[in-house]
Amino acid sequence: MKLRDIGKRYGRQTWVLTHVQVDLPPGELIAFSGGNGSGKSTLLRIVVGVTRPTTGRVTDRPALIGYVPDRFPPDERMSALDYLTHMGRVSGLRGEAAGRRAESLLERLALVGGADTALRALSKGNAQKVALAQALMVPPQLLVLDEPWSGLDSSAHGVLAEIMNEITRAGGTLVFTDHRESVVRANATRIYRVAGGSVTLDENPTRMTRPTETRLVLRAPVNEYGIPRTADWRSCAGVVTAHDNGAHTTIHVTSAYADELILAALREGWSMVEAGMVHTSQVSVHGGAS
Ligand SMILES: Nc1ncnc2c1ncn2[C@@H]1O[C@H](COP(=O)(O)OP(=O)(O)OP(=O)(O)O)[C@@H](O)[C@H]1O
Repeated sequence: MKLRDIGKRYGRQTWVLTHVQVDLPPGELIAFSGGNGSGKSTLLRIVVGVTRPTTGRVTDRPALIGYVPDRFPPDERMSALDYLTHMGRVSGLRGEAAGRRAESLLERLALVGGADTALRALSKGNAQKVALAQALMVPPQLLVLDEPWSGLDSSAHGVLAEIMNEITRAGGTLVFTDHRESVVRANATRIYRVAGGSVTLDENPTRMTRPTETRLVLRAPVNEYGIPRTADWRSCAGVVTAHDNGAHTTIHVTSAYADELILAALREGWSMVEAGMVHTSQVSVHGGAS
């Protein structure tokens, strides 16, 4: 997908964006990084197609798009589950399949308070989870996330990282915004800087390929009967996968979170057997949550 010579002004106000040239290739995680009011959300809305650019054109926009906007949810009495089921049906799923998909996504994202909570009663983090689930009801070819980490707790960070990876591994395109440089550098394979109405490609992103993961092999501490302890690694920030073979636990963690995880593991008495970088090539979300 490409944005060519895009300009945007709201009414007769000053131009928010001018002469924007952006490439959004499949398989990449693309960040728009910039300060408040720089035009990131405007750019995402143009990418998704809910805002029309004043000048320029968007080409090769995929048909299946998931979008998590900066403001959600609607002030509705409808429950999270009913809303998602409705959204799934709007996207072409049958009622029963939509309900199942909604339930499994909410379970995966650990919506605390339950699927029957009214949208308007959701906390900020839980509203963000419903917004994310809404965008995944049908596995998208293009997933667009406006500040997706805002309000999420650390366990949901891990699930979000997992979902982002699954989308791009399946050949989808992922576009997100965040104002924190560390988050952008840890997650993006391509970074566009948005400032003063211009959008420029950062020629030196830290991650030249897909999001790097670190593979850790840990040995559990044993109790007084020699029985190894267990831990819920998948709920830790940045953890993509965790497998326990009895003797060792192998964890894939988004590299930005690896130091934090290692420190926590050592503090809890786990021993490090092995650590190394992986460039991921397995796992699939597509249908994984259905
Ligand atoms: N619907 C609108 N009507 C008029 N002006 C708007 C509209 N939406 C955005 N703007 C203006 O466009 C500019 C860019 O806003 P935008 O929300 O795209 O920036 P942003 O980079 O996402 O900001 P933030 O990081 O604060 O969310 C701002 O000056 C904003 O006031």
